[in-house]
Order: sequence, then C-alpha cells, then structure tokens
Amino acid sequence: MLFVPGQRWVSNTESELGLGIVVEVMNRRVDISFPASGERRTYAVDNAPLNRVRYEVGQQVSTADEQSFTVSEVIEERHCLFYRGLNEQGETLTVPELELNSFVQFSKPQDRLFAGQIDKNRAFQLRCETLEHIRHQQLSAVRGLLGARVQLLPHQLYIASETANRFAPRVLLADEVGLGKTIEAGLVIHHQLMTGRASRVLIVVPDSLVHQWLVEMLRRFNLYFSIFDAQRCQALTESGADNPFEEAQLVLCSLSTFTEHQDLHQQAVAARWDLMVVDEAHHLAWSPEQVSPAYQCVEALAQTAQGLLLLTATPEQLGIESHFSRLRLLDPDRYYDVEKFIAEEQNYQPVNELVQKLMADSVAEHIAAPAFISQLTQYLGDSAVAHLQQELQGAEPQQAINHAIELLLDQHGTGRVLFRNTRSSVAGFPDRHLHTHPLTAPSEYTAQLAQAELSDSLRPETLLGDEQWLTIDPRVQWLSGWLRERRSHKVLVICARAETALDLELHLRLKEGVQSAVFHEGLSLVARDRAAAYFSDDEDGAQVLICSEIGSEGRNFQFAHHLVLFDLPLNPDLLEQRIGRLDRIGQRHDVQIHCPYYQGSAQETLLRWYHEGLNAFEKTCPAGNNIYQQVEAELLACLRGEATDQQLAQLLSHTQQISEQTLAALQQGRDRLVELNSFNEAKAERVVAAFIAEERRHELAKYMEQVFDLFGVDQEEHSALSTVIHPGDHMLCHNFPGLPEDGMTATYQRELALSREDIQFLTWEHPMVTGAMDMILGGELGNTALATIKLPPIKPGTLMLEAVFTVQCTAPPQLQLHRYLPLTTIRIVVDANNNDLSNILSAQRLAKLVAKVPKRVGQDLVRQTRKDILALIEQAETLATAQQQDIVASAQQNMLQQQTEETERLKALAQRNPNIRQEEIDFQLQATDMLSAALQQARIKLEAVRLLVAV
Ligand SMILES: Nc1ncnc2c1ncn2[C@@H]1O[C@H](COP(=O)(O)OP(=O)(O)OP(=O)(O)O)[C@@H](O)[C@H]1O
Repeated sequence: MLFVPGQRWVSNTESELGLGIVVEVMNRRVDISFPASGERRTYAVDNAPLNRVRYEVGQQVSTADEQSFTVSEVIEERHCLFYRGLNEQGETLTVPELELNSFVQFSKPQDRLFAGQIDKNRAFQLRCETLEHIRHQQLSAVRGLLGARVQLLPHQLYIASETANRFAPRVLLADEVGLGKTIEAGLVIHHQLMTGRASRVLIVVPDSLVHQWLVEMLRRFNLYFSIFDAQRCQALTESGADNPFEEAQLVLCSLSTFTEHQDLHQQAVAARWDLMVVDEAHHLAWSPEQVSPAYQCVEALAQTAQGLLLLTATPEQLGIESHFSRLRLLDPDRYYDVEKFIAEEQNYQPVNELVQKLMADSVAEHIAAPAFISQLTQYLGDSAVAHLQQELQGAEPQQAINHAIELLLDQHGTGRVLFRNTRSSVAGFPDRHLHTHPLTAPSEYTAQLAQAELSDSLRPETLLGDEQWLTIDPRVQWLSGWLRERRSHKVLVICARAETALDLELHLRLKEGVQSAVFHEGLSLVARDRAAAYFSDDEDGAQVLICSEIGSEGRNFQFAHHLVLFDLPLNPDLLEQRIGRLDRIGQRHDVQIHCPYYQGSAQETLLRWYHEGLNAFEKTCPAGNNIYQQVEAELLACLRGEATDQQLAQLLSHTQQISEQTLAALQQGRDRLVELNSFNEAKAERVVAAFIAEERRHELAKYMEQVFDLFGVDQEEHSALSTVIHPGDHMLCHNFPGLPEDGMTATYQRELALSREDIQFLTWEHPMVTGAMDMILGGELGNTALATIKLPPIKPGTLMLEAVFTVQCTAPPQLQLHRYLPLTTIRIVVDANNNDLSNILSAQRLAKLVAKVPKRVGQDLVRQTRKDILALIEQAETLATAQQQDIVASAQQNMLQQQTEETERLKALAQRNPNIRQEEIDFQLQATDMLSAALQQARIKLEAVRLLVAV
C-alpha cells in the first residue's frame, strides 16, 4: 500500500467514519483524518484496514461544497487523483480528490464492493440466512404467537390464530373463569405488534389487576407496558409533553384513571390506539335508559381505537342488555338495536339446525332438498345461496360450505365477535368439592337476624356490632380453629366487604397467631400486590389471604386449593368468579370449597339454592344468571323467610329443572353457535402442529450461535438445555440487543422456560433474536463478499454473482400492506453468459463449496472486473424483476380476494342493518384501489452481493 498525503481512503471496519484523508505518513505509520465524523486514526502501513477510494468514469460524485457531477475522466498525478466532469449547469469541473465530499457512505452492496469493503463469507451467509428467517417468520401460520412463554393450549391458540388473521380484531374474549383470557389477549397483542399491525396498545383494567397484567405481559410475552396513572401523567405534562399518552407506545391504565380524571380520558381518546384491551368488561354497565360513566369512557376510546378486545368471564353478569352493549362497542354496525338482538337470541335454534345440517356428513342430501335451500335463503339471501350452489359445483365444495357456515354465524349468531370456551371443551381441570360447616347463630341476636334486611342476614357481621362481632360470630371461631388444623395449607378466604376482611385478618393475626394478609379495595396497588406476593410465597409466606370481593376477580391464586367462602354473593356469576381464583389453569389439586353458615338462616337457604338447585359449587354454571332471573322472586321470598319449607323444596326442584332445560336450550341454540365459533378441534390441532413445527429450536440455536460468534458474544453451556450468554472481550458492537452487561442464562426449550422463570426463553420472536436480526439487516455487515468455488464443470476463471434482493413496496401505514406482501427475498445466481444458476447453486450447496480469498486479492479482482460485475448485477436484476412481477401479481390476487370478501360482508350486513353507511363501503373500496396502486409500485432492492470465482 502506498499512502500519499491528500489521498482518500475508506475504513473497512468503520465505514461510518466516511471518506478519510491521508494526513501524514511517518515511520511505517499512516495518519488518516475523517472530516465527516471528526475522527482521526493512526494505522500501521503494512496492514491498515483501509481501501483506496477510486471513482470510475460514469459515476456520480460530489464535492465538499456539495456540487455533484458525473466523472468523465480520471487523472492520476503523483499518486493522487483528479476527477473531471460536467456539473448540473453544464460546466466542466476538475476536482482534486482532497476536495471530495467526506460524508459519503458506502452502504449499498455494489458501492461497498467497489469501494473494496468486502465482508467475510460467514457474514454474507448470516445476512442471507437472516433474510430467509425473517421471510419464514412472516409467512408462518403462527407468526406472532411463537414468542410467548406459555403452554400450548389448543383452545387459546385457536382463538389467537383466528383473531390474528383479522385486520384490527374487535372481539369479546369470554372464556369461562380461569381459562386464560389474559393469555389469549397477550397472544393477540403480541401478534399485532410482531406483524406491525399495531404499534400503540392501551390496556384498561380494574385497579386490582394493574400489576398482574404488567407482570404477565412482561414475563410471558416480553412486552414492557408502562403504567400510566394520574401522577405519572402529571409528571409527563410538567416535563413538557403535550399529551402524556403519546409518550409511550404500550400503556397500561386502571379504568378509574379515566372515570376519575376527565382530562386524562380526553387525552387518551385523542392519543389514538391501534389496539385497546379492556379486562373485566362486565363492569361496563349499560341500559338504554342509563349508561354508566365507565361505559361512556370505554365507548369513547373504543370509537377511535382500531382493534378492541373486551375480556369477561361472565358476559351476562349484568343482564342481557349489558351483554348487548359490549357487543355494540365491538361492532356497532352489527349490534345496533337491543330489541332486535334479544329477539335474535331467541331465534338461534333454527340457525343452529341449519349449521348442524351443513356440518353433517349428509350435507349433500340436505343441500339437494328445496326446503333446506329455501330456509337457507331466508337467512342468507338469494345471492349468497346462489353463489354457494355455484361454488358447490366447483373444485372446493367443502370450502363453500365452510363459508356458508361462517356467514350464518356471522350474520345470525354472535358469530365472529364472541369467543367463549367452557371447561367442558378444555380438558384437564380438577374436580371441585363443597364442604359445608353448619353453625349455630348467636342466641342473643336471633330475633334481630330474623327481622334484618336480606343484605344483613347474608352478612350478619354487620348486625353484630363493630367491636363485638369477632367474638360473637361463630364463623370466626370456626375459621381460626379450622386454620389451626391446616397450618401447612394455603387458604384463600373471600368475603363481600372490605371492613369484614380487615377485621377478620387483624383478629386472626393478632389474636390467633395466624400468618395472614389482607387484600381489599382500600389498599394502594402496591400494598395489594405485596399482600398477594406474601400469600404466594412458599417458604415464609402467609397461610391465609383474606380478600374482599375485589379479590374474587382476575387474580391468580391457583397455588392454593382451599377456598373459604365467608359469605355468599347473591349473583351466581360472582360466585363463579370467586371459585375461579383457584379453579384455573395451573391448579394441580381438586378444589375444596368451604362454606360456614348459620343454620336456619338466609345463608343456609342461599347455600342450598346454589348447591341443590344450581349445583354451582361443584360445576360451573354458565346459565346461572339467566336462571337467577327466572326464579328471583321465589328465591328472595325464601331468603327473607317468607316461604314455607315446602315452597323452598319446590324452588330447589324448579331451579334444578330449569337449569337442565336452560342449559339444553342454550346448548342447542346460542351457546352451541358460540361454541362452534370458539373452538374447532381440527383447526386447533393444525395450529398446534404448525406451532411445534415452527418453533425450529435447533435451527434457532444454530443461528444464534453464529450471530454470537460473529458479534463477539461469549456463550457457555450451562446445562444440557440452557446456556449462559455474556458480552465478550472483542464485541463487534457496544450494545448487543437485550444483552445485560453481566450476561444472562437462556434456553431454547419451552418446557424448561415454563418451569424456570429466571431463565430467558429464546424464540424466533424474543427481543434479543429480533433485535439481532434488525441489527444485521439495518447495518451493512455481510452485504458484500467474495469467494472462490471449485466445481469441475465450471471453467476456472468463470465469474459468477450471487445477488439477494427484497421486494420493496411503500404505502400509507393504515393500509397495512404487509398483510398481502410480507418481506420477500429473491436470490439469483448468474454467470457472465447469462446462465441462471440460482437452483443449481443453492445457498446450502454454496455454503459447502465456497473458499475465502485474501482481502487484498479480492479488492484487486473487483477493481479489475468492475465492468463484468456491473453486467452481472444488471443481469441478476432482470431475473429478479421477472420474479418480483409474479410475487406482486399473487399478492394482488390475494388482496383483491380478501378485500372483496370484506366488502361483500359489509354489503350483506347493510341489507339487514340500515345503520351501515354507504361511506363505509366506499372506504373499503377505496382502500382496495389504494392497495392495488401501491402494489403496482413494488420494486426490487439489492440487499447483498457475493462475487464467485471458479478455480
Ligand atoms: N397457556 C398457558 N400457559 C401457562 N399458564 C397459563 C396459560 N394459560 C393460562 N395460564 C395461567 O392460568 C391462569 C389463568 O389465566 P388468566 O388469568 O389468563 O385467566 P382468565 O381467563 O383471564 O381468568 P379470569 O376469568 O379470572 O380473569 C394464570 O395464572 C395464567 O398465567
């Protein structure tokens, strides 16, 4: 290498420094200044990682004062270059290389190649593999679901994959208590974020669940949500934020933040969200006459948020109207009239019969029957049925039938909007056992109890006096004695009132020496979480947690299996919520439910009604609320002591009877339809199988090993299934994504990750993996390479080029174009005779054949064969463009099909529902046109090139 002051050189290892100038050469050392970055470097002359910059005739260059011109002649004098050319004004310029613009970056593969910046073959391969893995991920049927640290439960994966395929899903997740709605929501959120469909997510939950959601999102999905409360919003506003909700992308808030602070609510509405999640949505009370503040808050947010997930285990807890109101939040076009909705609910049985016939083996017979077709026409309309009949003659009759079923469910069932899995469709739940503990009411209060209001007789502590009740109430003595006998068992006690919980806990702790904690609405969020954590601690934790009703919602206490119901709620859904704290996924024992009660009191009657009438303790009771409403008057009379024993016996047997009937009717009508929509075993099996296949653990481990190796991250085996990863001494970058300074332990095994929460679970969707991939593709590393190959039929000296392109297409983000055109790579191998060798020299085959070439030799070769390389690149571009056209054509077709289906759905609904406006349909049509126009603009981009020389 000959260095002369004034020459321009570029660093091979730090290309971001820009063009360097030789300042001084002394004692076999060369000093280079890099004006663009203000850096100066000294290198040993013999092995400086530098490459001489020499532009060729025809190239566009620019001067330090930003005049650009096309080189027409290169003149060399005393080892320095002068470039001559015409500027934009047509004037001839002669520019010494010293005056060239220093801010030049050689980032395009061909520019880097010609600037002599040739990377290692393994870097090139890693870049290509990275593109390939990203493409694989984008095409994967379980994309966005893989990264979750969860067990593969079919009912959850089914729901997640069904909603994942929708654009801005708006659904009600209403699985029975404890079946994992939080996990389902997390899967959907993760999917939306991973696929770029959403970037701003708002989660709204009751106060008591804020922390639990924060932890679940982080430990199961690696999603860092920020908790926004009034204090934080104020701090952000004081530090200059116009709208605090725009300061974070993933926000977690309690509902009370909005109901209690109108200004914050307005700011949240103005902040626009791609997806909103509302947990325990049954709190959003609504009736045509009266709309609760909570409902109003959520409604305003729901109108601007694109996607919406409402979660509730008890959708009808506040009655059918409230249930309707939640569906209305999700799809106001479909649910616009409460009366109509209630009438429709009655009408589900005939719809179910039609669906059953379409699902039957004998479907062909049914379809041949004119009566069936006329019935179907009544529900779907002439054109949809004519279309079905036509499709049935085609190649895929089953698809046509499935489509008809979907239309029926969509237009006549609660269809696509509501998912509800029940314990009966999810295997593996333990049994529940009721233990009753009859007690004698304190004699001095029997008269008072007999005359008390119902709410007081169900919670008699309110009558027994603030101070004395703990000493008088026999439930207290029973509980302390009972707990003493079970010192080694965790016990959850639930009662209705916070005051009761507080008194009881204090008493047990101070007077009885029980290790206990209390959980109620009066505690701060931190104090509640501390109490729950103290209870969950295996070694030094509390034996008993005493909760007011808020503890009966959403919380995970399945590490305990004893539940004491200190009193009973009047609402069957609340009872189910209480039991659901223990009877949930992860419960390993049968659940033991203990009910202390005063003999002969309203408590006993209610207990008997639940047990002998509804069987609500030992089984879940999906129709509980509905049945309660049917017998409310008789039940209340019995509870108030206004009925005879015989009337009570009649109530119990009547309740039993209508329970059976209601369950059977629901099963044949609405619930059956909802069930059909919520779970399809065959599809779920396919999702689980795809999931297992797509985990590709070994490929991931191998890929990450190469990444760690190239970037200088050290990896040691920790155990057979886990590794310790930590920054090495020669890292290629300062901050490897997601790698703490003191390293971390990680595993690729889901089973291990589920049992060891302290270990990171590396999947294709883990932030460290995606971060590394982004880093590789975002930088230049590996976008050039040069290698020799020895393959006898190919003549030595033959020049070939391996080029990797991506198809690039831009469109406004709201169009979500990537739904139809994910990152697509095109790999081409060509030789100078225009032979397309892409298939013969596959990436895998080349990986085994290539041999490295010393850098200097490679740089000389590139300089000498520049023209040939340019011709090869052009040829590769021609071949890639042809492939790109096919790719875009199929994306167009796919897009048109899906957009048309959605438009047709809107049109079909519009016929039944006058609230659908023509503008909505027009918007859909306009989006289709815009997508089509955007796809037509798709272009290829060269991502990496490797020059191959046969030897
Ligand atoms: N796939 C899964 N893998 C591992 N744990 C799970 C899975 N699904 C649910 N769980 C665990 O089961 C418990 C119940 O799940 P979750 O809280 O999501 O239920 P839920 O339906 O929201 O309950 P609730 O009706 O009480 O609100 C939680 O502890 C959760 O972490």
